[in-house]
Amino acid sequence: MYLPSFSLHNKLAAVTGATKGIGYAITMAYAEAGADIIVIARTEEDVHRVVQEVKSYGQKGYPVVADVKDYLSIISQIEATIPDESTIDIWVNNAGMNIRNNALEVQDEEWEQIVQTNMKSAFFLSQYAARQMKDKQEGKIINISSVAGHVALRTGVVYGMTKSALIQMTKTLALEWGEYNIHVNAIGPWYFNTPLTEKLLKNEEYVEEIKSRTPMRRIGELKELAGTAVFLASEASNYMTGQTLFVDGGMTIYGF
Ligand SMILES: NC(=O)C1=CN([C@@H]2O[C@H](COP(=O)(O)OP(=O)(O)OC[C@H]3O[C@@H](n4cnc5c(N)ncnc54)[C@H](OP(=O)(O)O)[C@@H]3O)[C@@H](O)[C@H]2O)C=CC1
Ligand SMILES: C[C@H](O)[C@@H]1OC(=O)[C@H](O)[C@@H]1O
Repeated sequence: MYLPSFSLHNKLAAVTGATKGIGYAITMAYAEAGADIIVIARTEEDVHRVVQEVKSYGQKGYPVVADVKDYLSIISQIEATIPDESTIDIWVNNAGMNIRNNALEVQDEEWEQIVQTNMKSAFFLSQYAARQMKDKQEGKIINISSVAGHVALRTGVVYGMTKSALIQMTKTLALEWGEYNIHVNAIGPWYFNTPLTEKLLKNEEYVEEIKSRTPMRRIGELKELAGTAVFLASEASNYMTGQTLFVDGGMTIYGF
């Protein structure tokens, strides 16, 4: 009676950056929880591989091969691919990138790449998803931010700005869309082993420094993040919106 369902059966989820790292872990967890998935990324063979993996769970998988910066292409591919009667229940803005640079050296071109990929795409794709969620008076939007959006990291000021922006976007969209029963939340990961961080995490000294700033003294496992994403996509989080859940081994609360 008090245990909500964490099932995503009969739900259609869209995940940007669904073929590697955090997005792939979320995609697989969602498929295992019963969702059909729109698999979005730039590399065609990876997208089709992951669609097949989604289907191996007995769920439908829909390929969308595009760069999130070209969000209109994503929208038109979705409109052409999913059945007319289907609408999106869950949208995960996961795709993101970083060009690690000192503030004094940042160039305009880097700024544009990071801002368009991490921030602009997340807003306009959320807007697209919310228009159909509003019609059916329900939906879940999950933004993958970062601890870098909450505390200062030396891994790039522009990246941190975009991740902060996602946290603020989460709050404001939650405010505007709450009356439509659209829940907008974010996840703020600390380091996880993915292609984005692979090179960094090969440096043992750097990993020791990460652990020294992490109360749990270890780097997270991707399934420990996927669990939070399932919670935020399921009815278990139906009275939660505008929040950012830091999945960080305690890093953001570590003062001294
Ligand atoms: N890993 C970590 O420690 C942390 C990651 N994050 C955030 O989590 C998210 C995922 O990170 P992570 O899994 O590490 O990233 P990865 O680079 O490991 O994977 C990124 C995924 O997104 C896709 N992708 C990358 N750029 C684009 C693009 N422009 N358009 C469409 N798809 C794209 C990639 O596929 P393809 O190249 O084929 O497009 C791949 O599927 C990011 O937003 C990142 O900022 C936050 C905190 C920590
Ligand atoms: C924790 C950060 O988000 C992490 O820092 C980096 O260098 C990578 O860009 C990751 O996103």
